[in-house]
Amino acid sequence: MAAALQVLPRLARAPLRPLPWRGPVARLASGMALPEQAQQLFESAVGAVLPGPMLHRVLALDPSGKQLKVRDRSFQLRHNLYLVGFGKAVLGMAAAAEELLGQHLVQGVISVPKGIRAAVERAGKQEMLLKPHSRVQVFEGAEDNLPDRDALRAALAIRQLAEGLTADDLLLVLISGGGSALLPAPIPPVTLEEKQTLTKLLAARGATIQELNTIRKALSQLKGGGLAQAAYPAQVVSLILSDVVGDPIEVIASGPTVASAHNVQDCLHILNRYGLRAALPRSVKTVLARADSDPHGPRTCGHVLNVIIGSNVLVLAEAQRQAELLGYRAVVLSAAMQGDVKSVAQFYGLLARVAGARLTPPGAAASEEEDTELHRLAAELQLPALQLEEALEAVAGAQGPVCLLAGGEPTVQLQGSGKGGRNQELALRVGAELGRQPLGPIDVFFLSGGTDGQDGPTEAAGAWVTSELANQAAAEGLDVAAFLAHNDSHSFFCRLQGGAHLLFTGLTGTNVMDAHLLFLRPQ
Ligand SMILES: Nc1ncnc2c1ncn2[C@@H]1O[C@H](COP(=O)(O)OP(=O)(O)OP(=O)(O)O)[C@@H](O)[C@H]1O
Ligand SMILES: O=C(O)[C@H](O)CO
Repeated sequence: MAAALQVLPRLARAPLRPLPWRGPVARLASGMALPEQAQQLFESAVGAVLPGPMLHRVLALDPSGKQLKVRDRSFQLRHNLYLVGFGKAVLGMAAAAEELLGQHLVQGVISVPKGIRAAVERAGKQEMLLKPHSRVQVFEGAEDNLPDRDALRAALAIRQLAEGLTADDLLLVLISGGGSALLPAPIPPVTLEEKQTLTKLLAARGATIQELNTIRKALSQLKGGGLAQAAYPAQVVSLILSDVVGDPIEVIASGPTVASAHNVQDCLHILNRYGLRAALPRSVKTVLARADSDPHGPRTCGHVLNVIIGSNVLVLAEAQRQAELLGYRAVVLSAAMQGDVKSVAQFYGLLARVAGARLTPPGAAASEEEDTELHRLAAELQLPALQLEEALEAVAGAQGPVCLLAGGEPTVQLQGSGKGGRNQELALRVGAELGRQPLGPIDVFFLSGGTDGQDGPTEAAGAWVTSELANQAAAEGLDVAAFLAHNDSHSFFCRLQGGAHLLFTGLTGTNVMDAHLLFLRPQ
């Protein structure tokens, strides 16, 4: 596991790998091969959402040093500032907050992923570390993104700090993705183990993050506005780095500072949908039944300011900028890619065919059926604000290589006991789609990576494929369908060309969902 927690310096590992796709068209003006270039593009785009700069964009001290400005709001500082935080990007956020506001900070507690401090230190990212005698206490926990005893201890320390605050105090809450697992405080009699099991089962059955977090909120003391309630009457400012499509503040890290009425009917529907209602532990039934007749009703959060400080949109904008600098016509399709990974892979497979045909000379056009199927699939996936027409028009007008960019988080329904993550599974499925029919005179390259640097419980951030994947796999006797049937994408990529198609970044210290890069080059 230690290797998984390493934050590697940029591209420290990529150049060490053989680059198997060596055709002249895969080389760009910079002389770098496309796999290497795509990985570098991914990493520098992730660099655009590092927590420190994000925080500085919204927080400032006025010149007197007595007022904290958060966007257009001001808060009095008089040695009354407290800080709590939970999430994969929170160490860097806390370090930036401490740098700016240290002299006003009375006390803080943060809950961050196991091993993150050592990883950040190894990578020499000093700016993401707290000061040696920091007033912020750090808890590390939630290995593999599951709530554990260490995270529970952190949650209780955070609750205690919040409950001790008065109306004169200001609580800064730093929130990022992964926060749900790092802030577990189950409502008794639900136990940590029961919550862990339920979360695992829901995730494995393909529950969306909205569904998962609806259940988490109903069973938690601090989620769904519970933390804000604990901090009342102090003023609360939450700075949120979004890892959910559309940036819904009530869903990110299960909205601990967002008013929420726990709708028991919603919970029961979700539990029904995933076949879990019948087997619920008695404790869960008890808590749900109690919530239904809660005399206090929905939690109110009038004392809270919730601010989104960054999201996947920024990663895509930076990737687009960099791709254009490299000579691509780059278009952002959507920052809201979601849906079942199989459909999302089909979408990219068809997109490569349809866009590829528009890029190559007349006569090579994709069939009308493929065009229709692409649009049907896009409609079925219900991707908000998808720029499909714009992208296809841009491709048709492009005279050279094209890069189509998207971000989001597809869901995987686990069927096997294999090792993988949604990015590696998506890349493998896209590779399989690309191999279904000849693509014409075009090179296609697809990369999918998690911006947090860890794809599922693996050491990789993601993987990349070309239209050669099926041939490459066959040459090594690897049966793509068999690996996919067991959700074993990581094992597949470890074996394919000695792991050359895996994307390694180490923990990045940030977390704004995944990025998908599709490169098309006429031959
Ligand atoms: N063998 C596998 N193959 C494919 N996907 C998997 C596999 N095992 C787990 N996953 C998926 O990995 C996801 C969990 O990954 P991870 O822990 O990186 O979560 P995350 O969504 O990035 O976390 P957060 O949003 O809380 O930061 C789940 O969606 C799960 O379905
Ligand atoms: O922590 C969580 O709930 C997920 O990462 C979504 O924010």
